[in-house]
Amino acid sequence: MSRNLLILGAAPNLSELRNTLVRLEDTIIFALIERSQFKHNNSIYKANKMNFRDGYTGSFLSWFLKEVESVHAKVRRYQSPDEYPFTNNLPEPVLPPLEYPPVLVDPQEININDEIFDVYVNTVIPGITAQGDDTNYGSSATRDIECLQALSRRIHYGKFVAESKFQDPDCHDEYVRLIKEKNRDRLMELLTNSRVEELLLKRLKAKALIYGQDLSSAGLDGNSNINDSSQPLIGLRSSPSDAAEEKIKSRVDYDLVVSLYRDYVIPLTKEVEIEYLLHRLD
Ligand SMILES: C=C(O[C@@H]1C=C(C(=O)O)C=C[C@H]1O)C(=O)O
Repeated sequence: MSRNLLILGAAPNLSELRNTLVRLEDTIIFALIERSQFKHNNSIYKANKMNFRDGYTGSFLSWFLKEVESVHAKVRRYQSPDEYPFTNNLPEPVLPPLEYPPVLVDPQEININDEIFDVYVNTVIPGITAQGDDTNYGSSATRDIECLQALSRRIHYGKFVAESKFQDPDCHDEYVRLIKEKNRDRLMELLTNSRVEELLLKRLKAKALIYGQDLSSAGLDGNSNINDSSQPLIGLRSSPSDAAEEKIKSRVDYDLVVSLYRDYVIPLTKEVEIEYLLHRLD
């Protein structure tokens, strides 16, 4: 078998990978809804705002992330090829290593979590939270970490998608040629599937509208007078009309969720795909 097809494991199935990305949409939307319960609490993102006994001078969120990822590293979370930490110099696992099927060829161990963190703190948080400080620092940071971990997993899944495309017999030779030429632009064209992206953004808006609905307006929240049978239970809107969208009091700004994916999640995923491919033949 030629080196170019030096395949360590079976080609990841692109359709199955895309289904995983669809499921991660739900995880990300619900994580954003959970974080949006709390105010911006801007101080948790600023360095030197909290006095840490260990002399740490970073932000509260960075400190909390370091603590959480240190524990997760000890139970070998980051030995999994689909998990990437935000923190450097984590402790070694206390558990013996697991043997994962060698699917990826990732000599650079690509990790763009610094970019993801910056986008999340500087763009996403101001967009999904009300201004102000409600002192819920631990709760806010807990939700932030859930959002960051879900976004990181989703974006770094680009490695598996890129490997699947690289192994596609119909495109393999073209990928090898473009990688050897280091032709980023043509690689981007070849790996881009505009139809998938278009459908994703439409699906995302529908999900954000439905998941984010405040059902009290439909008499379906936990406080509704369930003994009042005269009130018809209004079914969950499955495909709200444009007119209805203005009326749905959404717990999450669906335009922000769509723009998050359009302007950041998809481009960052393709950045991972490109970087992975450019080093695939190292
Ligand atoms: C993930 C893929 O690669 C690219 C990135 C996409 C994304 O981030 O959602 C969608 C389509 C492609 O342009 C894919 O082909 O499914």
